[in-house]
Amino acid sequence: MVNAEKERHGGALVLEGVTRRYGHRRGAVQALRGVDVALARGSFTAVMGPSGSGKSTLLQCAVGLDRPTAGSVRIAEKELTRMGRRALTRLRRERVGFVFQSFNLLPALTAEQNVALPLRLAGGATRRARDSAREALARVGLAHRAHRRPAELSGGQQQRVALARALVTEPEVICADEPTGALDPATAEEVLALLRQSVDELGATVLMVTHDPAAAAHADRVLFLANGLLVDEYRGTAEEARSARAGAVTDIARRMRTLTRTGTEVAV
Ligand SMILES: Nc1ncnc2c1ncn2[C@@H]1O[C@H](COP(=O)(O)OP(=O)(O)OP(=O)(O)O)[C@@H](O)[C@H]1O
Repeated sequence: MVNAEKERHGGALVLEGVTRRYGHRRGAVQALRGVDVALARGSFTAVMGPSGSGKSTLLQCAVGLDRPTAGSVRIAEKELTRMGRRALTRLRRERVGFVFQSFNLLPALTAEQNVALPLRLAGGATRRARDSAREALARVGLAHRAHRRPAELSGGQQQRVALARALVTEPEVICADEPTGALDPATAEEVLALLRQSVDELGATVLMVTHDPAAAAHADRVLFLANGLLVDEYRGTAEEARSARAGAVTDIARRMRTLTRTGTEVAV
């Protein structure tokens, strides 16, 4: 089987003909216009595109936070578009890890309690959840900060806690929405290296929206969206992605500039 076929059949996440329209008639906006994409297990995919091109909509439809108007979304062979609300909530809790630009940690809980939360919500025993949380915190280099609250941690440390929380359930897909948007470049590099490590060492599957070519260069594949369509794709080798080499950053930035010159929001 060729690669694309393999990804479609064994993919951790498969989107087929995904369309999302907001509003009705004249005021309607076609945010996605039939997107086909399959993410192989243990891969790191970035999504880029001009403002309004549909990146957030794609991410939200991919992980069951929004429902496509048409098309199919499957995570680990499970069709999301036909699921009821409760099943979808459970699938998100068990199969998806989330990392957001604003960290989204609960301020009253310690780092360890924040990381243990998804396991506790899924009904896991306190001690086991705590042990798994400690392990996940150690993985992101924060075992020694387990009892700090978010306000007592730097931005980069908070994002590492969020990453530990995303990893703790060993999800099928990690959905990262501008995970380095609020971080300085050096701290952003640390977080991206950890995301890369999760892919390489734990076999995580990462889907990340970013505006930053330097962040996207850590992915082995970059999808470019314009007007709700996938219009370009960059693929690097895993070796290149591991070092996020300057040539890749330049190539990705050049493709983005081309899109920004031509991509505009379209109302239908
Ligand atoms: N809830 C909504 N109701 C109506 N229109 C929406 C809604 N959400 C998004 N849109 C529209 O859908 C299109 C795609 O939006 P989306 O947020 O996915 O783009 P984006 O690429 O993530 O943009 P940005 O980079 O600015 O965050 C835009 O035209 C946007 O205005």
